[in-house]
Parts: sequence; C-alpha cells; structure tokens
Amino acid sequence: MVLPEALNELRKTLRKGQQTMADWQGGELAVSAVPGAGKSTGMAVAAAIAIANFNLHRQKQLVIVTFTRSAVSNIRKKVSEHLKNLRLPQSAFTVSTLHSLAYTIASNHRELSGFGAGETIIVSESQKQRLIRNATNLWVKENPKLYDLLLEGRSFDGEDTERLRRQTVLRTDVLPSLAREAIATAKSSELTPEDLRQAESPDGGTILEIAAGLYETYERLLRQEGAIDYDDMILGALRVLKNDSIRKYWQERVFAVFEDEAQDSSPLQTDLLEILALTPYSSLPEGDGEKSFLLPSPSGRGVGGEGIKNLMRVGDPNQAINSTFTTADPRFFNEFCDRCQLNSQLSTLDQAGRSTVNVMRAANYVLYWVNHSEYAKLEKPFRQQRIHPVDVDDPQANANPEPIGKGVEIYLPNTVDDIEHEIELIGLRIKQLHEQDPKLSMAILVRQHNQGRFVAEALAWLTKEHDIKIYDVEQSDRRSRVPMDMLAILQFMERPHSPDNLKSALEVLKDRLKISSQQDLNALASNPEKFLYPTLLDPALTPLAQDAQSKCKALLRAKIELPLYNLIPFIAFTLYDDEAGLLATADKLGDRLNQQLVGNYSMQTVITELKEIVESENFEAVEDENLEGRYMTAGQLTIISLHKAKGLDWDVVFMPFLHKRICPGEAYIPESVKFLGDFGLPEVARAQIRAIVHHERIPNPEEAWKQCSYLKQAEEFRLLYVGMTRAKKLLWLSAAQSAPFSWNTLENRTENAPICPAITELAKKFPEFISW
Ligand SMILES: Nc1ncnc2c1ncn2[C@@H]1O[C@H](COP(=O)(O)OP(=O)(O)OP(=O)(O)O)[C@@H](O)[C@H]1O
Repeated sequence: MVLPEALNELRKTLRKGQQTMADWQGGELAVSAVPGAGKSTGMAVAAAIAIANFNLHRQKQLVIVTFTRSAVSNIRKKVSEHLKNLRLPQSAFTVSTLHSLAYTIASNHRELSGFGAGETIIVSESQKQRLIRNATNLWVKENPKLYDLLLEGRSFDGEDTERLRRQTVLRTDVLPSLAREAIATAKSSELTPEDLRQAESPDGGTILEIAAGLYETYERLLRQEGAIDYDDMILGALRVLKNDSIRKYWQERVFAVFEDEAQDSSPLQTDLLEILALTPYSSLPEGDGEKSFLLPSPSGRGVGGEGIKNLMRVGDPNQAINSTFTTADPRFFNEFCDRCQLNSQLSTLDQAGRSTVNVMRAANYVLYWVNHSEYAKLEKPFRQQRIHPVDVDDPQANANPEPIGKGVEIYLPNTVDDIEHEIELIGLRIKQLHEQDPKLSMAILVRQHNQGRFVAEALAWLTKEHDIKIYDVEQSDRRSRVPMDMLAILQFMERPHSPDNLKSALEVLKDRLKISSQQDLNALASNPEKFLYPTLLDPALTPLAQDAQSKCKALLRAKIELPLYNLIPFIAFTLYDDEAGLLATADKLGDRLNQQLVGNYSMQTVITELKEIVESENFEAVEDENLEGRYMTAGQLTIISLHKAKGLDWDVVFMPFLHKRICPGEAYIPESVKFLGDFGLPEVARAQIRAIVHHERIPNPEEAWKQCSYLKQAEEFRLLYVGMTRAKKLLWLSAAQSAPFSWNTLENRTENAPICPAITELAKKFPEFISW
C-alpha cells in the first residue's frame, strides 16, 4: 500500500496541465499538448500513480504504447524509476511500440492470426520494396489490357521510342509508387482489393482496379514467401481479438492503455488499443470495489463490446508530420479530442518548458496565420492551440530560458544574396555563438538530403579552423545506402541492355550528383542500345545525356579492363567524393565480400551476396538507443532533417532555405508522366482510397490531385512549426534572394525566389526580429 503523501509528492513534481494526467480516474481521456509541454514526463508519473491507485500487477497491467523504439526506452526508464521509489511491482506495466504489442498478441495465437504455421518472416522496408517491384512486373504480365490502356494514356502517336519510354516510366516509376500508396492506405485501413473494386468511382474505377490488382499481387507474393508486413501485425492482432474468449483474456489482463504520440496512429491501430482498453461489464466482479473508481466510457462507441474503456491518448495534432506517407491523419486524433471534450475529458497542456518566450510567440503566430490563410480553406492545418510559458513556480528549472539576443532572428532576401551567402552568415553566427558559450548545442534543420550535404560541405571550415564538432545525421543514412548503390551498378554492368538495370544505374548516378537530374532518365533508359551505342542514324543526344552516356560507358569499360575484385573500389571512386566516409564504407563492404566469397568470387556470386546484404539490411548501422542524446550534445552543431528533429531540442536552431517552393510547396507533375493526365496517379489512388476509408464520395482524378496538394501543404506548415519549436534560446529563420530551382543540382538558380509566406507574415508582425 502506497501512502497517499508519497503519491502526492510525485504529483507535485508536475506542472498544472501535466497533473490532469496524474489525476486520471479511469475512462477515456484525451490530452492535447503543445510542443515542450512535457507529455512523456507527465505520462510516466501518471502511469506510476495509476499503478498505485488501482493496485495493478502482473495479471492486471497498464499498457503503455508509443511510436518509436527510443521513446519506448525513455518512458520505460522513467516509469520504472518512479515504481522503484514507490516500492511497486515493475511487472505492473509494459511499454512497447504499437507494432510490437500487436505482434505479441497475434503470434501468441497463431492459429487465428492468419500468419501461417511456420516461422513468421517480417519483411523490412527494403524487402517490401523488392516485393512491390516484383508484384508490379507480374501484374504487367497478367494484365495486358489495363497496361495497354496506361501506355496509351491521353493520346499516343504509336511511335516506338515513345512507347519504350512510357514502358520504363510505368514499370520503374508510376506503378511501383501506385502499388506502395495503395497498399499502405488500403491495408492499414483493413480494406481488401475487393473493397477497392467495389467502390463507386467517378472515373469508372480504372485507377482503383489497377490499385486493387497490384495490391492483390503483392499479397500473393508475400504469402508465397511465408512473410508478413507491418500492417499484417495489426490486422493479425485484430483477427485474434475477434475470438470472444481470447479477447476476454487480453481485456482482463490489460487494465488500461496509455498512448503517447497519438496523432501518429491510424484508425486501425486505434481500434486495437480501444479493444484492449475495454473492460466488459460482464468481466467486472459483482460489488468489486474497483467499480466505483471507474467512470463509464464517454463515447459509448463500444468497440469490442459494452464496458468501461480505460484509455488515455496523448498527442499533439500540430506535430502530425507523417500523414502524407502513412495513413495517420491528425483528423483522427482531433476527432478523439473533440469527442472527449463533449464529456469534459479533454485536457489541454498549453504551458511549455523549453523555449524562450519569443520563440513561442513566433510559433504561435505562424500557426494562427496559416489557420486564417488561403491554406486553411478546406480544413485547418492546425488545431488552434497557443503555447504559453510556464508559471513562475514551475517544477522545471529554467523552463523558459532567457533568449540569446532577441531569441528570434529573421534574415530576408534583401540581406541574403544567395544560398552561399546564407550559409556563410550562418557559419559566422555559429562561430560567434560558440566563442561566447562553447557549451551551446546547435542544429541546422534541413528539408532535403541535398541541402544537408550542401550545408555540411560549406561549413567544414568550422571544424578545421575552430574545432567545432559537426554531426551530420544524414551522413550515416548515406553510408547505409552504399551496398544498394553497388548492387545497382554491378547489375547494370552485368546486363547493360536491360532498361530496368540502366534506369537504376542512372538513378544512382543522379542521386550521387554525378549526372544532371534535369533530364528525363526514363527516355534514356527506355532503349539502352540506342543510348549506349547510338548509330549515325539515331538522333543526337543532348549534352546532358552525352555526359550520362560517357559515365555509363566508363563503367562498362571498367568491367572489361579491371580484375573483378577491383570493381567495388572503382565504382566507389566513380560515385563518391571523399566525403562522409563513403569511400571507407565501400572499402569495408569490399573487404567483407572478399572474405565471404573466398575461392568463389564471380560477378554472379558478388551480386547474390550484395542482394543478401541489401535485403537483410545487415550492413546498416544498428539503431542506437541513445542516438537522440548524441544528436543533442553540448558544444556540437548537428545537421539534421526536420522529420528526424521531432521530439528533440537545441539551444540554437537554424532554419535556412525557407522558400515557398519548398514550404508549403506545390503539387508538381514531372513532364515524363504527363501522358497519363495532369495529376500523379499514385497520389490520386491514395486520395480515392482515403475517401473510401472515410466513407466519403470518391473524388475524380483532378479533385483528388487538388486534395493531395492541399494535404501536403498543410503538412509542410506543420513541419515548419515542429522545426521552430525545437529552439530553446535562439531561432534563426532565413531565405536568400536567389535559390536553386531544384536542390538536385545547384546550377539552375531562380532569382527573386518567393519565400515561405508564413515567414513573410511573421516578419511583418514582428519587424524587431528582422536582422541584417
Ligand atoms: N514537470 C517537470 N519538471 C521538470 N522537468 C520537466 C517537467 N516536465 C517536463 N520536463 C522536462 O522538459 C523536457 C521535455 O519533456 P518531455 O520529453 O516529457 O516533453 P514532450 O512534451 O514529450 O516533448 P515534445 O515537445 O517533443 O512533444 C524534458 O527535459 C523533461 O525532463
């Protein structure tokens, strides 16, 4: 028995808003928190207090779920610490990601999960991509009529070159993306291929028919391999829980579910949690004392039967930044919040300990402006929620620190000429700040990989001349792609006349900035013979294509001239400059292949071995539980993508390159796919399936395309907001006058590139932040 005083002491370590979590008395509770509100801290204390209040133990547990593995270990550590201090059993709670919770349930009852009898193989992301490629090829073979319809597109003059180009675009680009979107959206919403076929679509259902076919073929291949993907884990668990006695078993074991990062869950994942969180009335013992603690579920929606739903969902809808590539959508969590609000079960954590006051004012204004702008016509990108500083007696020391300078510095195009100038100004500011306080943690947040690379190269002098440590997070990603690059190039060397092989090799050369991206690679790859060895009768190649051709031919020559074991180093020198340890990584890979293939070293065995390495992903750096700690080290400058920066913070945050083209961006259709229509087919499929999920009218392709770009823009603004709220003492926002048209190549610049409209408005509202 824990003394109430001890629990009260623990509760008092929380700020007011967080205390509403600790005061949870059962039933449903939504907690909508602003960035920096201390959600995880609040949840950990709330968990310990709930375990004490409800006498939880091994057979009646509190289940905590969150999104990433590092968040799991963070929360586990905190809860465990509190339980130790309160002398409560550690077995009273579990913390896991949603997927691993689902997998535990499903694999405990294999016969009902649909997983098959043998050992279950869980496909990784890269294995899934391979399956999708295979499914696409198979679908093309089995569906010649639909494929021809796509080849015809809007119009077709029957010319062979154009046909070959279209084939390459469809098979290597459009159809695999369509498959990916369709599978992600449909499967994670429990829609079957048949459901897609039966939906009433205004365009006659052709797009949904293709989506259904690809999805079906993918499923077939997955089953053939005896494998499951991440969506199957959730579906498997839900299938298992349809069984009355098994559901009862789990519901009795699980007293309540606390979910962190709830804005990132899909509806099906939420269903799973709701089922687990339910205690059926029939399971409550007569006159059980616990009964009096529990409030009836406010929703009464009763997933999985009537009962009491003990479910706390904590999240920030304004930090939902995964909705354009998963089925998560902030609207689901928003709806949950609204529903709970009707029953006075919504708690809003709007005080935040992290940033200096001006950073909060800037983030609040951006949110307000976007929600009242043309970008909010269809649906508001943000939940209206202001971030407030903490009270003076807050338990967190120095929760809202003093600013450095004004706390926010905005650099507009009239002071910054071009991106080189912009990064030079940033470098000088970093040097100055580091001299003033060598312990400051700093980060530069970028939206695209190529920006990160540009920044890392341009600021290398800070390390050389001033010993400032730079940690480029994307670098390790680049290293993990080395085996894939090698595989693509070797496959091309082995069979250069395959359009697919040539296309993959060209893609690698483009990604490594060795050939220009300002050309249609599909056109080059569609007829390898003509591209590599044109006759005098063939039309002349453009200068950009000639450059690509000479790089490809050099690779083919090397295959003839060099001993096989020299090919890996040769390819490495072709692809990589001596940056980011890529050459060293390629060396390591070469050594490993040499060791593994002693006495059996041939092109074929090297390719097979590389395939193995790529598919098993066992050459990648192992995810480190304290990776986040390494990103935020004092005295270090971290270069990191906006997506990865979520959940982290630094004393000083730089956000450069804030142009309208990127934030909020606009829907863009490459010339090469316009034969299909003025829209992206994968995005349209996704929007149509989404409409089925939401029981809405299915949009026609043009409407669907508009919706997609709207959703994407809303998400870009949320990314901007996530970025801004990472700063503790100083936030730097900038955009140069001249910027690259596309970051794939820095050569083509747009003069007077329009800047992100939210930043223009921010500068108008707070002219005192404008710096030069
Ligand atoms: N009541 C508190 N007392 C002392 N420190 C606190 C308190 N609440 C939060 N903090 C500190 O504030 C920081 C952020 O807390 P936490 O990680 O819980 O925030 P979060 O809301 O999950 O963050 P995010 O903005 O990324 O969503 C942590 O360093 C934590 O220790």
